[in-house]
Amino acid sequence: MSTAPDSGQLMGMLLKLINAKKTIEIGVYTGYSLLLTALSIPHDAMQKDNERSFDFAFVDADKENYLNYHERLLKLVKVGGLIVFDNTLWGGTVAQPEEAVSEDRKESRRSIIEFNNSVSIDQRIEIVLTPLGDGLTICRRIR
Ligand SMILES: C[S@@+](CC[C@H](N)C(=O)[O-])C[C@H]1O[C@@H](n2cnc3c(N)ncnc32)[C@H](O)[C@@H]1O
Repeated sequence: MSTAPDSGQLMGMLLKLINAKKTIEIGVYTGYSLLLTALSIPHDAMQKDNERSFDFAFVDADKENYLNYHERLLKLVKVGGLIVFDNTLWGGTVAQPEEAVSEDRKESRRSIIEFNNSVSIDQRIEIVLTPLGDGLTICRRIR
């Protein structure tokens, strides 16, 4: 499923606010979030691959790897840059008891809860979990 339109609007605004030029996305699918990113950054944005050079990263892939993506992206995104994760409310199931959740959602729900707990105490970032779409967590790298 593609990223929700309200989440996309916020992403576009964030990209413009931080004047993002170099971005990376994990989990492309329909290309909706990738296209809105491309339309929100300058046309002459430079592509140069080195560590700590990205302004913005967006993650919307396998939930079981969110913490792995977080660690990898902290090496790629510069201080002051943003790492944004989609689906961090996982259909609201993160706030429900496990027995109330359908079997097919349980594994990802556990991963998202572990991710949410981990980033909430991560001293390298500041975060906000916005209840837009399916939950959008914005992490700002501070060290
Ligand atoms: C929910 S969709 C992304 C939707 C996208 N944000 C959009 O707006 O259309 C998830 C995507 O993550 C990809 N994906 C899943 N596991 C992945 C992995 N290990 N590495 C890279 N991409 C992965 C899937 O193939 C799929 O394209």
